[in-house]
Amino acid sequence: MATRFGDYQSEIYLHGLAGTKPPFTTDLAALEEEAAARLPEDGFGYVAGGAGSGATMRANREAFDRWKIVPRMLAEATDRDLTTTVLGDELPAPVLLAPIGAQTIVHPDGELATARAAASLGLPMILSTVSSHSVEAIAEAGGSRWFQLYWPSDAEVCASILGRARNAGYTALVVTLDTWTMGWRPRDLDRAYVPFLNGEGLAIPFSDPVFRSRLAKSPEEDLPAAMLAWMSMFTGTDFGWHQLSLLRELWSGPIVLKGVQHADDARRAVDAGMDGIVVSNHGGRQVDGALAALDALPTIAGAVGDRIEVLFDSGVRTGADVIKALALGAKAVLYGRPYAYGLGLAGEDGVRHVLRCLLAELYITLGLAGYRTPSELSPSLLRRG
Ligand SMILES: Cc1cc2nc3c(=O)[nH]c(=O)nc-3n(C[C@H](O)[C@H](O)[C@H](O)COP(=O)(O)O)c2cc1C
Ligand SMILES: CCCCCCC(=O)C(=O)O
Repeated sequence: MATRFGDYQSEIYLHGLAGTKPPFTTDLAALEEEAAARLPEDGFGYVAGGAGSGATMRANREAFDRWKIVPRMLAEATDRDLTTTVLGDELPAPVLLAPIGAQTIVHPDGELATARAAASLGLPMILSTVSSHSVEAIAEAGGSRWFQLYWPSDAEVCASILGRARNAGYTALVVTLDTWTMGWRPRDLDRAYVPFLNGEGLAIPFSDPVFRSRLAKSPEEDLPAAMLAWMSMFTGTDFGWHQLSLLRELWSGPIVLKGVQHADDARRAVDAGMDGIVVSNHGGRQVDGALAALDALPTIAGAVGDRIEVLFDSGVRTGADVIKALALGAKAVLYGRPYAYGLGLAGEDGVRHVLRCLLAELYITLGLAGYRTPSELSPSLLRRG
């Protein structure tokens, strides 16, 4: 049954009558400012930062701002339904939670809080390989879950982690291709800060029997050595397209490639028998000067048609942004930094508040633009302006 996400608006107004305000802003475009003022510098800086001068991070937003929605009137859009089927999963809305690593840097509950909030709304969470909690611990939070792979160079460690994810009920695998080494990130470099050096984001390998078998001493006995062992293998640096078949042998469910920015790479994903792609530049955290992800989307969507599921991230902030990405060819979006800010500001409730704001804004804006369902959206509803 379709969910009336717009109800969050009336709920907030009614609570207001009783003297209660939302936990923090409902203006998702302004959330980063509130997080900047209230979160510790290291955690906030790591989440907010981008590669190099930040040009691509800014371009991601500017690309959304260049597209304008042209609303239609008397379109009988009262009765909306955001339900969307992605890779066989029926989602209540075309939104998934993007993989974000080491979430305890912004809140002690980290990914556990995120998983609970996502589950309470029925949205799939994509758990990062560099998570602060194990695949099994997150599975206990319930809800629909996908697993994001940073593809280890040690094939047996890779097989072990994927086996655990599969046994713990993760349905789809998202293989991130754009981050086989960390981009040049001045905001972190200036503070000589990266979460993993503080031991955060290492729960999955540290709880993995095969990874542990590679160590002379356990992580509990010699943390620096265990960290270094993981750093040296956690993304292989010389994989090629032909090796995707290795992952296919290890994973029987759908496989999605994340970080596709060129139509030829999207076609190669189809040829390699992949089930989906995420058009993404990793939120501008990898190649400074790379094109805005939204600008890459229409060409890529056109190149692959319906041969593969096209998902999108990088720069999505508001409900209107979701509409624009869907109109330009995405089936669904991955939502990133904003929920991490919500987590930092108010834990599980903060993530839920951010997601409910996004879904309510999407639901309301879709109707006011004159549309009932995501499948009705096409480029014709947008103008460059
Ligand atoms: C703090 C942080 C950590 C991230 N960690 C991962 C990760 O572990 N795996 C991954 O595939 N993407 C990771 N990403 C990228 C996101 O999945 C997503 O592509 C990006 O946040 C989209 O940009 P946006 O948040 O500006 O919309 C991370 C992003 C941020 C901000
Ligand atoms: C080798 C790069 C590790 C990055 C891990 C987290 C991430 O994806 C991000 O910070 O962005």
